[in-house]
Amino acid sequence: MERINFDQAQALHSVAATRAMEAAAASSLPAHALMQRAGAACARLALALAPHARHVWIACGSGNNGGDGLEAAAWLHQAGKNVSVTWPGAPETAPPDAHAAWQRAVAAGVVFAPGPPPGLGPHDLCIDALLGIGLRSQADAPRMPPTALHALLRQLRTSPATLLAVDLPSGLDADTGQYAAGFAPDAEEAAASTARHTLSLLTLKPGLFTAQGRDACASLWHDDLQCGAFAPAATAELSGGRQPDARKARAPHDSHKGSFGDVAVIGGEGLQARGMGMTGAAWLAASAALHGGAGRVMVALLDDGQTLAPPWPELMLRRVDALDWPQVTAVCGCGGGEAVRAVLPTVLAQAARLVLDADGLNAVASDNALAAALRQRAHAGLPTVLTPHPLEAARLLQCTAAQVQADRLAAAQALAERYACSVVLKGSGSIIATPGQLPRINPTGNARLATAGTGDVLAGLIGARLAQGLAPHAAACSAVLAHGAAADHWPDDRSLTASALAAFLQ
Ligand SMILES: NC(=O)C1=CN([C@@H]2O[C@H](COP(=O)(O)OP(=O)(O)OC[C@H]3O[C@@H](n4cnc5c(N)ncnc54)[C@H](O)[C@@H]3O)[C@@H](O)[C@H]2O)[C@@H](O)CC1
Ligand SMILES: [K+]
Repeated sequence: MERINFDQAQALHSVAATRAMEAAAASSLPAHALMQRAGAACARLALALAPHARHVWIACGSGNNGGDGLEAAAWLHQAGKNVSVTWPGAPETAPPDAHAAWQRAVAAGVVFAPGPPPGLGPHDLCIDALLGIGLRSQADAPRMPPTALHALLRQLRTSPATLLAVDLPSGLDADTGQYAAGFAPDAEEAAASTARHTLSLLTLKPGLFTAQGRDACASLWHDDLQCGAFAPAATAELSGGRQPDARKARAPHDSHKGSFGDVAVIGGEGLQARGMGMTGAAWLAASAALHGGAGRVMVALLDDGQTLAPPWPELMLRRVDALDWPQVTAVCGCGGGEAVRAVLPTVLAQAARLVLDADGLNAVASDNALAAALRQRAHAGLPTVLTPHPLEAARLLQCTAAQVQADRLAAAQALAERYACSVVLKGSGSIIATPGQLPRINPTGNARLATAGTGDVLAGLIGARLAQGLAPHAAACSAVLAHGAAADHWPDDRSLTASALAAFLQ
């Protein structure tokens, strides 16, 4: 068993891949062995998390997730714990493994009760074994009446005792990280200060790391039930570990500023165009590119030459028509407003490498010719990274932001395929997708990044990584990881602003 620290690369497996692994492992093991291992792992972690628990209450569902809970109950009872189980399932309808687990729990003398024991306190432990990877939409006529299941889930979530979820927090979709309808915690449940842990069994699932998954699983553990050899090919991977550092890798002693590449930030609509000055976004992207290690950073503002001097002397002002396209990595769109449309045909056709952000993406979404020009870049061998947030992704895919969020991995991959380029779908557990590559989920970052301008900073940093010579997928993964890590290491006594974040990057 390992504790997941969110700083190591990990292989992730979908429900289908996990089922395949389960079937392969089960066929070479004695009957019920996998579930016994799952229950034992759960009991071991339970004893470690709540060694002084006076009571352990286990809420079990009617499927095999409930079976894991029943197995854990037998183990914990044998370890001398005061265990009670609530199991609204029935032996005659339980799947075979869960039925065998129920028999073991009964034989061990486990107490069955309709609800939690009275007086559960912070030293005690609750185990959520209601639903695992068998979660279906309500329409699939579940065996347990949803109201009973929801009532148990509410008692688990609002109890003062430590909460351990078996395999998944119940109601969370293992593939997408979204709660099924009716299962998201309400305000009171979300505000409960219970310590929460999740023990993922056999595999780590993508949904634990993106969308609502990160908040849902809280502290995460993994046990492969000694079946690692049966793991199929990964569905996705978690970014982590050492990322390629283009600057160190490429830097001979006689490096000069040209060795690290030129970034040109194109954006920042001027105040006079529509009464909304957005040059700050371009400066933020430029600052991030500079601090991220680009050799030279140029800024082409879309402000009709109103700005005469950059805010930092390291930055160079350029007109769009004076950029040396074969040399530059363009970061285009930050604060670009409507003005970016006029320059996009040139940028899309000529920029040697491109990060397209914000208003650049909105322009492509609403203009077929620009969309075709974007696709054409791949045919011309010109690398591109798109950096949409969910609403921008929805515009590009002609769907709603809710549909994007409902399956972030699929949405990012669809965008990457549609435009034949790399895509960073921002949000909790940012997804990086590139045609022909395993999608990545980024584990770093936190709610502090939900402030104006941090997206511009990310675009600039990806630009720096591209300019340093990394391929688009690697550049995007490295920059997203570093951007989130900067927020994770942010001093508690300092508020995070985008300009301070840009200066904090490496
Ligand atoms: N079979 C085995 O050998 C193993 C099973 N494992 C456990 O088994 C789990 C998967 O078991 P199952 O496939 O039985 O699935 P689950 O136990 O996750 O869920 C299936 C049950 O939940 C009900 N249900 C599904 N969606 C519902 C909804 N929206 N509302 C109300 N009820 C709903 C179904 O009617 C069914 O009774 C894993 O998550 C894991 O915990 C692991 O122990 C690994 C080994
Ligand atoms: K569960």
